[in-house]
Formats: sequence, structure tokens, C-alpha cells
Amino acid sequence: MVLLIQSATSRLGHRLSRSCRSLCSETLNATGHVTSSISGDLDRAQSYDLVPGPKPIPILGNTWRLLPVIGQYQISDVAKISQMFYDEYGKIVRLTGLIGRPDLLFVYDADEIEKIYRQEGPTPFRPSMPCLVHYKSEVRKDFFGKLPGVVGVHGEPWREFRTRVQKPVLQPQTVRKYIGPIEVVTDDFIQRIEKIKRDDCELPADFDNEIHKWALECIGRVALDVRLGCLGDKLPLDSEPQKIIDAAKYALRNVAVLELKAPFWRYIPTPLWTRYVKNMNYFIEICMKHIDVAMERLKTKKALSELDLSLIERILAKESDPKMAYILALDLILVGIDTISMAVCSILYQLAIRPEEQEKIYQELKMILPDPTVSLTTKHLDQAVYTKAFVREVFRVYSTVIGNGRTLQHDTVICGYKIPKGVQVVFPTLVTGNMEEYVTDSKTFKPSRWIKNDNNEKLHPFASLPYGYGARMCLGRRFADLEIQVLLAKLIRSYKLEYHHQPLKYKVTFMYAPDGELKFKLTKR
Ligand code: HEM
Repeated sequence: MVLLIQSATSRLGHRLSRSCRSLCSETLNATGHVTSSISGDLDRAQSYDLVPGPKPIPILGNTWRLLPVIGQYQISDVAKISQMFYDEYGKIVRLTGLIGRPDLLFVYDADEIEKIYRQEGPTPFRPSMPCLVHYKSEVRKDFFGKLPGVVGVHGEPWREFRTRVQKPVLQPQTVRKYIGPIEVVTDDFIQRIEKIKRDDCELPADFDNEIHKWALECIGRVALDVRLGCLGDKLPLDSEPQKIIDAAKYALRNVAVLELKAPFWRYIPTPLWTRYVKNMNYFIEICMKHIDVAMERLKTKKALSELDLSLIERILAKESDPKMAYILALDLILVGIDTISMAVCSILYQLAIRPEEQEKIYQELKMILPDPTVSLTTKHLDQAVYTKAFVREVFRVYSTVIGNGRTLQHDTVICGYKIPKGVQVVFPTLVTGNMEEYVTDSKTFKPSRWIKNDNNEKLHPFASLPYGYGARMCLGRRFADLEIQVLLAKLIRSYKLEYHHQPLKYKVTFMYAPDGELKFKLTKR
């Protein structure tokens, strides 16, 4: 998934002097707190043109900085660029001259971020996934029609679709029903780990691919009511699971390129774009096939109450048109694989390089699950308080989705500047979550900060929002939390995780995750 940040990547070629830093930070440096307000007087606000930021070059604007060959910078620099913007220009930074898209405005002020989120209205507009928007609204308009889902959809069609699916997807009772199924998938994953592990207990260099398959298998269980079979041994090349793995891998590797580089596919169907469309068509085919089977099953199922049904069965039972279920499944699959698998790569890496933290988690799990073979329940997961705090701290320090954003739907005062409607505001969570001003002792990795905060330590609620905020907040967050908790409860309760190679750097491919071979050593406890 690509929440905004996207083309924000335009690279900074030049430096601005300190005198050009934004109003917000100037005010903050002088007084210790921010005085501007988005609800401030539009007439008295400073002109938008005065917002600091890198200057575009003629014709190519700022997009050139990502062009192959002449561009000096890579997609992987996004996180660095985001920090650089703040260091160079202050708390509000404007990036103009991006070909084929509106200006981007980076806001590094948690108070202003809070105000923007809180006044976003009933149909927040998150600028994201331009490829998917084009695919849904132009290429396959015939299929998506008037209710094209939630991802890449805005205004009333988004609100109506989200309202119709939100309750079952977010209801704790529905999500809880998946502890068992996700545990079964995770047991299979652990069995597979045992098979691929070398004699010295080291996992293969491409272990991230295995995590990806586990995420695919989990999402198949949630969104399609099916075991896709991605964790099987020696899958034939033309088997359905292998084809799904390839399609998901293709999306992971190429969508960032399509979306973050100059958007030529908007004007001509480049080979990469043609393959993208083929891939998406394949995902639709898979969703339709499995949901049609679920529908047939539902016809003969005797459910006493709504809660006896699976997520997809609940949607199917309520909607006259199965298309709602097809499209929901597609949306969940599209954003529910890379997010979770990259988050898990990051969490496992952090566990492996922080043995003391891992030991605390192991002790907690050992206490909750004296017998590691018992089936997990909600009660077990609720008790894993330190484990959850660890995950939350990984999200603060290494936010998997490095930022979120909104397209302004009316003129707004931000940090004392009058920002016109239509500008895309970026909230760089990765930077704000690590700012001392908002988080006490921000450079220290400290899970306990999420458990009790009785030392008056600062933890601004809008500095680190891994799942976004408000009406558009992550629809899959309860499933994401559940999948991560089940995996950690199973893996860390029974294995010691280590990493004995060169430290890995984090980089953005699509998500923010460690870059390199995850050759963990996994020893049975
Ligand atoms: C750790 C993993 C994940 C992270 C960090 C994450 C993060 C996010 C964020 C930041 C947003 C944007 C929210 C906003 O605009 O305020 C989002 C949206 C969304 N996420 Fe997740 N997500 C994760 C996993 C998942 C999973 C597993 C699913 C599916 C089962 C999912 C489904 C969605 C959907 C459908 C949206 C779009 C919601 C809408 O626009 O109405 N996410 N996610």
C-alpha cells in the first residue's frame, strides 16, 4: 500500500538557508509552543507562496528528481528526504511542480496534524494509489461501477461502501472468530520454517518471501474464506497458489515504481502498466471464484445468529449483490499483504537484535501460556501487554507506513499559512513519531512508554499514528493486530530468534522495512 508519501519523493537538490525555515518552527523555537491554528483567520494568514520548500526546475518541475538516469535519487530515499525536508525547511514544507499531480505539503507539527484530522468531515480524502484509482475508475469501470470500494475511492461512493462493510470488518466479535483460523495458518508457517531451516538453525536469505506467503495465506482466510495453499512445498509453477504468490510479488516490486516515478502510464500504456492491469484482473478473477464458492456454501449453512457467520458470509448475507463482497475482498487483499508482511519483517528483526526485549516478551508469553501447545484465546492475547507495547514501539520508531495524508477539501490555515483547497497534505509519521518535542526520550526504544505513563512523559497522540486516524482509519487494523499477535505468541513462546550478520538499514520500497537478507537463527526453546 502506498499511502501518499509517494511522489513526495522528489529529491532535494539544493539547500535553502535557515532564514527560509517555516513559520511554524520559527514560532516554536521562539516561544516553545505553536501559536498558529488551522481555524485561524484566513485573511490574516501568510500567503501560500511563502511556504518554504525546494524550488522546481522549469518544465520538468520537481518530478525530474526521480527520473531514471538523470534523476539523482531513488525511491528508497523517501524516508531520508522526509527528514531532510524538516531539517532544511522546518515544520511546514511545500513541494511544487510535480508533473500530473497537485502540490504536496509536508506538516511536521503534531498539533496542526491533530487539527487537520479532527476537522476533516464525513468524507476524508486520502490521496493514494494513483494506479489503482485509474484501474478502478477508467480501465475496469464496467466492473467497479458506482460502488468501487474504499481504496482509491472518495466522496459519497467511499462513504457508502465503507458504511456498508465497516461494522463486520471492525467488530471485535467477528475479528475474534479468526484467532483459531489464523493460528492454524501460523502453525503451518512454523512447520514450513522447520523444513526450510538449515542444520545450524539459520533461515534462508529470502525468508521475507516466506513471511509474505504467510501474510497471503492469512488474508485468503479472512477475505476469501479459503486456504489458498501458499505455504505448500514445491508448488508447481502453474498452480493457483504459485500464481497468486507471483501476482502479489509483482505488485510489491512494481507498484512503487509505477506510482513513485514519473506517471507516464497515465498517457501511454507502458509495458509495466499493461502487466499491472493483467495482474489486477487476475486478482479480481481469484476473488470472484472463491466468493462464489462461499456464497454456495452459505445457501446451505444453518446459522443461528450473525455471529455464526464468517466475515464474508456476513457481507454476502446482507447484500443482494455479491459484487460488494468481491470488491471488499479485493481491497483487503491489495492493502493487507505488503503492509502486514513488511511490518512483521521489521518486528522480527527488532526482536532479533534486541535480545533483552525478546527475553521480556518470552517471559510474558511463558507466563500466559505455560503449555505452548494450547490453542490461543482472546484472554491469552489480551494478557500479552508487553508484547503489544513492543509492537507499538516498533511502529513508532520504524513506522511501516511512513506517512499518511489528506487532500484539503477547503482553504485552511496551517502553521499560519493560507493553504488552498486541493493541496495534498502529508503527515510524515516516521519523523513526527521520533521528535523529542512530542515524545520524551524519543531516541530510546522503550516499549514501556505505551503501558503506563505516570512520569509525565510526553507522548503526543498525533505524533505516531501507524494506522491513520478518523473515519478513514485503516479498515484492517484489528486483523493486522490479531495476525501479528498470533504470530508472536506462537513463534517467540517456542523459539529464540537471533540475527548474526551485518546490521540492516531500513529503506522504503513501498513500506518502510529492513533492507537485506533476514537470515535469522531460530532455535527451539
Ligand atoms: C501493520 C499493518 C498495517 C498498517 C501499518 C496499516 C496502515 C494503514 C494506514 C496508515 C491507512 C490509512 C488510514 C487513514 O487514511 O487514516 C490504512 C488504510 C487501509 N488499510 Fe491498513 N494497515 C495495515 C494492515 C492492513 C490489513 C492487514 C488490511 C486488510 C485486512 C488493511 C486494510 C486497509 C484498508 C482497506 C484501508 C483503506 C481504508 C479506507 O480508505 O477507508 N490494512 N492502513
